[in-house]
Amino acid sequence: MSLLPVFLKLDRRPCLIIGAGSVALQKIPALLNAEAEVRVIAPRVHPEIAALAAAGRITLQERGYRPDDLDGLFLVIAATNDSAVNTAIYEEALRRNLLCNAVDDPPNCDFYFGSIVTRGDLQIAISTAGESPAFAQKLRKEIDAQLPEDLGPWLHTIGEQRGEILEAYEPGEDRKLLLHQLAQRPTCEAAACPAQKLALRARHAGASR
Ligand SMILES: C[C@@]1(CC(=O)O)c2cc3[nH]c(cc4nc(cc5[nH]c(cc(n2)[C@H]1CCC(=O)O)[C@@](C)(CC(=O)O)[C@@H]5CCC(=O)O)C(CC(=O)O)=C4CCC(=O)O)c(CCC(=O)O)c3CC(=O)O
Ligand SMILES: NC(=O)C1=CN([C@@H]2O[C@H](COP(=O)(O)OP(=O)(O)OC[C@H]3O[C@@H](n4cnc5c(N)ncnc54)[C@H](O)[C@@H]3O)[C@@H](O)[C@H]2O)C=CC1
Repeated sequence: MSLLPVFLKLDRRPCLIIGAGSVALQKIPALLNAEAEVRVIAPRVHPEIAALAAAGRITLQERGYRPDDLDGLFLVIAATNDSAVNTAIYEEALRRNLLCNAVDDPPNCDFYFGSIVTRGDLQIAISTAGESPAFAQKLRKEIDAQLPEDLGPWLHTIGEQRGEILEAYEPGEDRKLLLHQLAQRPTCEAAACPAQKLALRARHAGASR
């Protein structure tokens, strides 16, 4: 089965994580970054999740899962250590046409998490559709080493310039050409690229021997 790759806007969308251990904790930053309204339900709570609740970043209910917890949600993540509970959550989500990810449990997932390289608003998401998460992780590290560290701020600047061009020029070939020119930049420049930095350091180390 081929998966649909999308980038979701989650602001004002209630997203529930059931389970509050280390696996649940790993999922929270990505949801908060996408401005989701994050809810967590579990009887036993990781201290860092309790701290996020105390700081008002998420809402937390310290009890076991109930089917009506899925009322009114946009998506749900099943991250308990009880596979029967994760399966029950997926079945209930399916009944409600609600998107569900049961962590590390492909039959109980409508969507998988990707391996992500980030530079500001640039996100490169890698999926192997469950064939090899280890390969997704390896590829992430390789791409991360190749991309300039300052790509995020640079992208933000050209985003602003693109806005100005869109306002100043009528749609058409001239405008398109300008936008393509704006986007030109070597992807791995010496000073800013982690891989280039490592290579330079290795060369210096060799020279001083
Ligand atoms: C289907 C999927 C469902 C989902 O959870 O969304 C799923 C399923 C499973 N993962 C397992 C194992 C591992 N998962 C990782 C790591 C990641 N796994 C992630 C996603 C996904 N994992 C979805 C598919 C993504 C895809 O394939 O593209 C990443 C990308 C994102 C994230 O988790 O946020 C994150 C990388 C983050 C990064 O970039 O570093 C590592 C690496 C490590 O831990 O060192 C290992 C050990 C090595 C290995 O197994 O390859 C197991 C067996 C568990 C067991 O042994 O019982 C299953 C279950 C099964 O395969 O049946
Ligand atoms: N910790 C890890 O690195 C990895 C864990 N896993 C698997 O992911 C699952 C979760 O892992 P952890 O977060 O480490 O486990 P954990 O034991 O730290 O947390 C489990 C959480 O599930 C909650 N829970 C249990 N029954 C519940 C119910 N009926 N309703 C609501 N919440 C309930 C517990 O209260 C607890 O908050 C486990 O099945 C584990 O085998 C898989 C890969 C890696």
